[in-house]
Amino acid sequence: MMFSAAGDMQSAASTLFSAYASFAASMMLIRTMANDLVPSPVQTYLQSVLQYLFAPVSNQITVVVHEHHGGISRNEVYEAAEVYLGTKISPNNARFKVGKAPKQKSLNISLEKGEEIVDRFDNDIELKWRFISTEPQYGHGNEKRFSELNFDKRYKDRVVNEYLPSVLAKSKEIKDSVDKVVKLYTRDCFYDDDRYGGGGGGVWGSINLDHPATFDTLAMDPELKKAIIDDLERFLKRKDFYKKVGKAWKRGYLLYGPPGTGKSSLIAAMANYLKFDVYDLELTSLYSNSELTRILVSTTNRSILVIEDVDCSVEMQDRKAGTTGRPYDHNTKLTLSGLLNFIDGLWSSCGDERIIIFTTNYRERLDPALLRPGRMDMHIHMSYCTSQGFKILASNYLGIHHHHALFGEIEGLIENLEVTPAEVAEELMKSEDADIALAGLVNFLKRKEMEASEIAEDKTNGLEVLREENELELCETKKLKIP
Ligand SMILES: Nc1ncnc2c1ncn2[C@@H]1O[C@H](COP(=O)(O)OP(=O)(O)OP(=O)(O)O)[C@@H](O)[C@H]1O
Ligand SMILES: [Mg+2]
Repeated sequence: MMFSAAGDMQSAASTLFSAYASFAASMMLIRTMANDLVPSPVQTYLQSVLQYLFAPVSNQITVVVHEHHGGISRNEVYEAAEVYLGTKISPNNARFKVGKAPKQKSLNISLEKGEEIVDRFDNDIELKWRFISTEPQYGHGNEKRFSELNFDKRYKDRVVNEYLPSVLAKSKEIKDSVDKVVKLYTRDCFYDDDRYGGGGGGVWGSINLDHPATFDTLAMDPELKKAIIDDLERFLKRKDFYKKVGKAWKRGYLLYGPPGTGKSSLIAAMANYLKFDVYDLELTSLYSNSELTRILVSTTNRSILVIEDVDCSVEMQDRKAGTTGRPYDHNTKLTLSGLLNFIDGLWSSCGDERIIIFTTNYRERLDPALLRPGRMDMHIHMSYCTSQGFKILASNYLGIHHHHALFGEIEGLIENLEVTPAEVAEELMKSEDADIALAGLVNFLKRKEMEASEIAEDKTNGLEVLREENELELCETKKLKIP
C-alpha cells in the first residue's frame, strides 16, 4: 500500500517535472521568438508594463496641491498649508525661509522648496509634506509651485474630511493672530515672494501698502466719517445676514469729489482699518473680458478692489480698442456699462468679504449704469476742506489744537472757499513752526479768495469755457498716468 503510494508520488513528481521542463522549453522558445520578432523599443515597453504589474503594491497615496486653483485663482489649501507648516519646522529641516515686512513685529517662517515636513494627525496618521517648484522652461512661462502630501491610503477619507479642514482652520487662526501687513496689489509690479500666507498673487504683483492714512488723520465731515466706519463694521459683522437674504457678501462704494480731497487717502484708511489688501485695477490696461475674468478671480477674500478715475478709464479703453491692433474680444466690447455688468455679475459670484470702490472726479460724467440705485451701496462725497477738516490737518501736521490769533481767521476764510485738504496740507508742511505755517496758510487762502472773485467775474464775462477745458485736460493727464 505504502509502496504503491510512494510509486504514485514518484510518478506524480516526474509528471510535474516533465510539465515544468516543457513549460521552460516553451518559455525559452517564446523568448527567443520574441527577441527575434518584437522590435527592441516594444520589448522595453513590455518589460516596463510587466514590472509595473508585478511590482509590490504601494500603500501610500499622494495628494498634489497646486498653488493656483484651476490655473488662475489662488488655492486656499496651498496657502493654508504654507502658513500652518511654518509652525512645524523641525531641526530635521536643513533649510527654511524667514521674512519680515517693515510694519510687522514678528517673523514669517516658511518652508524652503524641496524641504520635507512630517506631521501627525490624531497620533495615528503620519503625513509627509513637500513643497516643490518647477523653473520656467526655456525662459518661458511662470514658475509653478505645488505641494505634495503623502500618507497611508487607509486614511484617505480622514485626511480629506478631517485633516485638511483642520489645516485650513489652524492657518486662519495663525493669520488672525499675526499683525497683518496690508498689501497693495497692482498688475504691473513684480511678484512679492514672501507674502505671509502665500507667495505671489497670481496675475497680480504686490508691495506693502505703506500709506499712513487712518480715519483719525482724515480731514472730512465727522458725521460722514462715522457713517463710513459704522457701515464697514456692520458689513463685517453680517456674514449670516448676507447668507440669509441670499446676497453676495460684498459692499460697493463710489467716492467722488475734486482732486486732492482725500479719495485715495480714504481707501488707504479703509484698508488699514479693516486690514484688507487692496487690488488696484486699471481698466485702461484691459483688452478683453476674459482678461478681466482672469484678473478678478485671482483676487483674494478680505480685499478691496479699487477702480480709480472710472470716468476717464473707460473712454480711453474704447478709443484704444478701435485704434490699436491688439486682440480683444469683439463680442464683448468694453463699454462702461458692459464692464460694470460684467464686474457685478462675476464679482458677486466669487469670494467673500469683498469691497469694491470706484473713484471719480466728476460724478455727473459717469454712465447712469454706475449711478443706478443698488449698484453701489454708498456714494461718498469727498468735498473741499471745512473748518473742522482744517483742525484735523493742523493737529496732524503741527500737533496743535488751537491758535490764539490765526485759527479764527483761517476757519472764516476756509468756509467760504473751494480749497482742498491737499492744498491745506501742503501749506502746513512748509514749516514746523506753527506760527509760520499758519501765517503761510492765511496768505495762501487770501490769494485763493482773490482768484475766486476773479473767476466769478470771468464767469459773468463768459470765460467759463476755459476752466472746463482745464478740467478735461486733467482727465486726459490721468488717463495717460503722467506722474
Ligand atoms: N481729506 C483729507 N484728509 C487728510 N489728508 C488729505 C485729505 N485729502 C487730501 N489729503 C492730503 O493730500 C494728499 C492727496 O490726497 P489724495 O491722493 O487722497 O486725493 P484724491 O482725492 O485721491 O485726489 P485725486 O482725485 O487726484 O486722485 C494726501 O496724500 C494727503 O496728504
Ligand atoms: Mg486719488
